Formats: sequence, C-alpha cells, structure tokens
Amino acid sequence: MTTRRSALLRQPMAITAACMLGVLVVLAVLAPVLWGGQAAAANPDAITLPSSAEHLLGTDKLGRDVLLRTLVATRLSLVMAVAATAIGACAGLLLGALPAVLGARAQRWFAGVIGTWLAFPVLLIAMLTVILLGTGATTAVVALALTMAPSFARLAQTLSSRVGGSEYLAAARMLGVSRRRQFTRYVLPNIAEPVIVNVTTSIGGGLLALSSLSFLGVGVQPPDFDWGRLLSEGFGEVYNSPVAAIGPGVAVVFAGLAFSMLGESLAAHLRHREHGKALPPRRLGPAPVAARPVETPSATPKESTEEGVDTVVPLLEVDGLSVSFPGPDGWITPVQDVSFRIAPGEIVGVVGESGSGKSVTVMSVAQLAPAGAAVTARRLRFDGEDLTGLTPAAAGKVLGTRVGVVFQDSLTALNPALRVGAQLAEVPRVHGNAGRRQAREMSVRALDDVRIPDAEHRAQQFPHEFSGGMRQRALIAMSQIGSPSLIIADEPTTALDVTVQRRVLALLRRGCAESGTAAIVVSHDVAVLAELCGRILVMYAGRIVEDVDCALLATPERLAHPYTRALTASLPDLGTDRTRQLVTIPGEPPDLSRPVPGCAFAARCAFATDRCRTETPVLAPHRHLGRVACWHPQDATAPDTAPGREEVEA
Ligand SMILES: Nc1ncnc2c1ncn2[C@@H]1O[C@H](COP(=O)(O)OP(=O)(O)OP(=O)(O)O)[C@@H](O)[C@H]1O
Repeated sequence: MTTRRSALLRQPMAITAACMLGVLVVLAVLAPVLWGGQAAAANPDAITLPSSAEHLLGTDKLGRDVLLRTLVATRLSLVMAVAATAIGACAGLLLGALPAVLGARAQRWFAGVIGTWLAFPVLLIAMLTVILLGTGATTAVVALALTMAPSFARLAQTLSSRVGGSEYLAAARMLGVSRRRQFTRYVLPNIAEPVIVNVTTSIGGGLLALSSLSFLGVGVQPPDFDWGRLLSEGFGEVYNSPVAAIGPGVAVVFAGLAFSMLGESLAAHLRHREHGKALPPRRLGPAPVAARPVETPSATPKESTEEGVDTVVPLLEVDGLSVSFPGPDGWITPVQDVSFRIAPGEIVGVVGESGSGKSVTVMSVAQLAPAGAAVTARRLRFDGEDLTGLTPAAAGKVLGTRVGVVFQDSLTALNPALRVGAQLAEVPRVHGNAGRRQAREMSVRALDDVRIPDAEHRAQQFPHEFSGGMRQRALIAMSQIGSPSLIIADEPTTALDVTVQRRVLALLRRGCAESGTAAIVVSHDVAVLAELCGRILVMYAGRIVEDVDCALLATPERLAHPYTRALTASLPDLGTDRTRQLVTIPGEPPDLSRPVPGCAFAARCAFATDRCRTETPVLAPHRHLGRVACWHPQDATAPDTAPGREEVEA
C-alpha cells in the first residue's frame, strides 16, 4: 500500500494536484478563522474601490475586501461540492451496485429506475429541486447530488455487473454469506478504484455547477457567500472594478483543476498498475526457499465399484438432469437427461470434448448454473435430502459448506480485493460461527495443509501475489476448509503445467482420502482423471455415453462406447510414436441448436447403423459393470459379468 502510494506521489501531475489541494484545505480551515470577521463587516469608507496595494482585488458595494472574501469563501465552496458529490456517489453506489447481490429481478428494476433518472435533463432536475425546496445552499447541494446520483449509479451498475457474475461471488452466495457482507466485502472493494477516480473528478465539476447556481441566484444566499455568489457580485460591478470578478473566478478554476488533475493522476496510476500486474518487476536476490516436497499419499481412496455404488446409500443422486438456455430460435439444451450417483468418498471424473456439457452439469448440481439457465431434474438428492423442486437459494442453503467448489480459473474464483486468508476464513466465520482469530488460524492451517510455504505470511497476501499453482492450491484449501462431503472441481488443473498439475491432483486426492470426501472432477484429459478417479463419466453432446471404471482405461479393448475408445486412443503418451500422426476423432460435435434424431455420435462413428441415426440409445447397465448408451457396444472381449444391452432391453 505504501509502495502504491509513493508511486502515485512520484507523478508530476499528482504532486501539483496534491500541492494545490493542500493550499485549498489550509485556506478552508484557516481563512474563516483569520479573516471571517473582516470579510463580513461592511466599511462605508471603502465602497467599490478599485485594485490597490491595500485591497488587491478591490472592495465590493459594502466596502468589504474582495480578496479576503474570496479566501474565506473557500470553506463553504469546498464543503458544498464535497457534500453534494458524496451524497450523489453514495446514492448512486447503492442504486447501481446493490442489485448485484439482490438477484436478477432487482437488477432489472434498478436498471429501469437508473435509465429513467438519466433520461431527465440535469437542468430540469435542478430547477424542480429549487421550486420544491426554495433557494439556498442546502437546495444547491441537494440539486447537485440528485443530478450526480444517476451517473454514479450507471457506473456502479456497469462495474458491479462483472462482480455479480463472478465465480467468487457465486461461491460466497453458495456459502450463505449474508447480502450485506457480499455487498461490503465482495462488490464494493472491487468497484472502489474507478468510483474513487470518478468521485474526485466530479468534485471539480460539482464546484463549477454549484458556483453556477449561486451565480444565477438560486444557490447560496446573503449573508453567506461562496465563490459563485462573489462572482455574481463582482460581475455586477464589472465596469467599476473588473478585478472583483477575477478573484472568485480564478478560485473556481484553481479548485476545479486541482480535483480534475488529482482524478486524472489516480486514473493514470490505476491504468499503469493494471499493466504492471501482468509483468511485476523482479529484484535480484537470494533464491527463494524451496517449497516442501509434496508427499504422495500412502493410501489412495478406496475405489468404489459400481456394485459399491448400488449397495452404499449414494451421497449424490442425480436423475434426469437437463439444462437449457434461451437461444435465438428457442431453447437449446446442452445437458440432456443426465443421471449418475456418487458414493460417499468416491472420486468420479467427467470427461468429454469442449462443449459437451461437463461444466454446466456439475455446476447445475452445485446450484451454480449460469444465469438464464433452466435446470430441471426428475430427482436430485444430496446426503439424503431431496433438492428437487427447491429454489436455487433454498437448495444452496442445503448444500452450504457440505459442497466445496474448485473453479477452473483461480484468478476469477478468488476475490481480488480480499486477502487470501480472509477469503478462506469466510467459511468458518459464516458457517462454523468461528471468531475472527480462530477463523484466521484455520485459514493458515488450511493453506499449510495444501503445502503453501510460509502460510502465515501468504494468508496476508492478495490473490494476484500468488502464482497460478498456488492460487489453485488455495482454492482447494478453500473447498476443503469447511470439511465438505463433496468437492466439485471444474477443470482444477487445466491452466497449470504438468508438474504443478500433479501436485495439485495429489493434494486433492490426499485431502479426499484423509477426510473421506467425495469429489466430481471435470477435465478434458482422460489421463488426468485416470490418475485421480475411480470411475469416469464420459459425456458427448450433453449426455453421458459411458460410465466406466477407470481401471478399464488401461485396456481400451474393454471399453464399450466407440467414443470413449476414440477419446483414449487420441491421447498421446511418452511411448507414442512421434513419426506417426496422432489418432483424431473425425468430424465435429453436433450443433446443439439443431438436434438430430438418434445417437449424437452416429455421424462420427464407424459402427453406426440406421438404428443409431433414428433411435437415441439409453444409458443402461453393461457387462463391464458400468453403463453405456450405445446400440453397438464394442467390448466383445470383456467378461460377461453384467446383463448385456440386449438382455437389459429384453
Ligand atoms: N451462459 C450460457 N448461455 C448459453 N449457453 C451456454 C452458457 N453456458 C454454457 N452454455 C452452453 O452449454 C454447452 C456446454 O457448456 P459447458 O461449459 O458445460 O461445456 P464443457 O464441456 O464444460 O466445455 P469446456 O470443456 O470447453 O469448458 C456449450 O455448448 C455452451 O455453449
């Protein structure tokens, strides 16, 4: 913070603005005390005198020194401008940013109010205020605040809409963080900087506007005086003593410039900092102490078999989950009739090509479906509780800390304005009713558990001060801190290099094994899932096409669905012959906005028949103890341990 401040104070414009503001503040404090009496007292012997050594700016109609009056007017002029801007900014912030935590309907209503308010001409609002409240300093402040509020509201609305759609706010909502806390700790800090820049510049504009109102006679009334009032009086005597109007005019310009320059300097500083973040300056110094090596857990979680899933009461039971989005020509359903179960402590992977519906599926289960999504399910049970038919908010309350979420992009999943430790502490504070100190200790312990070196110090840092791998580990710590029964991880390692990826996966696996937590892990990468999971769900065009034990991935000939086979065959490994072209899956996934009858993979499948192109295969138990949705499963060599498709259908 000190470094940031000193960087700002190295800018010439910022230094000039700070000096100018310093002069104004000193005058605002001292001038009324030193010269207040003289500036107000009439002197019949010195009426409308021109500029002289005794009266540099001459005197007014009552013989008062114009320079002293100008200096004394600094306090009222500044106080009015700051007050009007502060009121306008606060009202605007509430109107524009509050809806981000109130939901979509409130956002629509507030957007309507802001739009209508903005449509009113500024002058009309000012005139209406004067008509209703009469002339005077208070009226001028209220009028200005009323004209400023909608533009602040529009700014806050635009900025907060980004925060409103962020993953870190979604996670906070899911945790049950109160709306007041969401607003003060998540929304406001993330929109504060541009708003502060705007407020600073607006004070300059506000000074001009207030001076204009007083100049026109509807602002400050005698015996009070501000710069606008003095300007008006000076103009009345412009032919006798032209300098009388110059003093207040210069003061208005001087103060307006000071605030505008400060706003510009702040804005330039913020822009510079944003660019600087991408490539932080590095200092040469001793090599950092190496992080503690990650221990590979000695015991991997016990893998559940499909039999196990059936006999153990499932932790999560999803039946017939569909998710639709409004499209230009009607609803598009990228997730269709998805059903699966997860046993306590089981780690299940979800794999598929981009756009196959993996993220939407798991996020819908966590009640974090994207805005506008219509989510339906025949059954959605978690830990014995039926979530079907509950509103997302009510279901979110049930899930609370019992589900931890690890998002794909750790940078957007962590609140950039909150220290990492404070974010982790949110979980025990909100749900465990832990005190501030206890929650802090828990957050440091959680960071230490995921092998973040010097956790005590790191907990005090902001997310941008962490590396990608560290942020991802912090997210895992956050998902585990509330001792959830289920962790939902959406591509937790996609953005990481292979070494860090392995460490993060090891942490996730160890965390689940130690606490008996179940997990659903989404990935493009079958190899990643094979290392971590007991079972994988293979998705294609919004449906599960195969639900298979990971052990079978080592023997592709035992995989049933042609798509799963193609997916595993297209994976390169260290033994892959580099002189030969990699296996790819021919064709493209179907366009979900134009659904075709039959199996969605038929157009790319070498085994497709007419039946595949007309009838949609259902996901049914298969002989390899998993489930498959295919009319021609390919695992002919697999031992016949479950009823085959034909038998099931019979
Ligand atoms: N907010 C949204 N509005 C409209 N359609 C959406 C929205 N979010 C996702 N979709 C659609 O849902 C489909 C599935 O998206 P999803 O993110 O689940 O795919 P994915 O399999 O996770 O892909 P990736 O691996 O690339 O993240 C996509 O076709 C996408 O266009």
